[in-house]
Amino acid sequence: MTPREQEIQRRTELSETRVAKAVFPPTTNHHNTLFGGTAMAWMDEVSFIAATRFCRLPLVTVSSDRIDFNHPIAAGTIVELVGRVSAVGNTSMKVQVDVFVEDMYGAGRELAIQGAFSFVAMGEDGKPVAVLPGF
Ligand SMILES: CC(=O)SCCNC(=O)CCNC(=O)[C@H](O)C(C)(C)COP(=O)(O)OP(=O)(O)OC[C@H]1O[C@@H](n2cnc3c(N)ncnc32)[C@H](O)[C@@H]1OP(=O)(O)O
Repeated sequence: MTPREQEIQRRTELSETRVAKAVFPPTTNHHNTLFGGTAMAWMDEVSFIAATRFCRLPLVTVSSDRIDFNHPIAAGTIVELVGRVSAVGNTSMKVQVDVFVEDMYGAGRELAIQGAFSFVAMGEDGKPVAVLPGF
């Protein structure tokens, strides 16, 4: 493993980001499930935090990959979002986000939504800069 690969592995572990949310009425839709747009906003934020923790540089979102909504997320459940860096380029990186749903009063946990977001590190001049300078 090269020093760069080792550093990527180290930072990937350190930057993994988990956020739990209760699915309460302000976030639900007319089906009484979590509104998809709210889920996407939560995913964007979690992926942004993971990417920022990874490189500790100012970032902008440059793209999102397809987002699969595999299971509805009912009101009154708990969701956990897990963001983890999945690819590192020169000035960009991609973060995979998995959203799990669990019942409040029972065991069990299902993968409900998956997606990925890409970010670019920006220098003070507004141009892309290396996410791992020195590696
Ligand atoms: C946190 C927020 O809310 S930010 C707000 C929303 N985001 C924004 O406003 C960003 C607007 N977009 C931009 O400013 C520009 O597209 C930039 C600066 C991000 C990229 O500009 P570009 O001219 O494409 O830069 P450039 O060609 O040098 O590419 C930079 C990196 O981005 C990657 N990239 C560019 N476009 C994409 C894309 N659509 N998807 C994935 N990666 C991309 C490139 O592959 C390159 O990666 P690498 O250095 O790891 O090989």
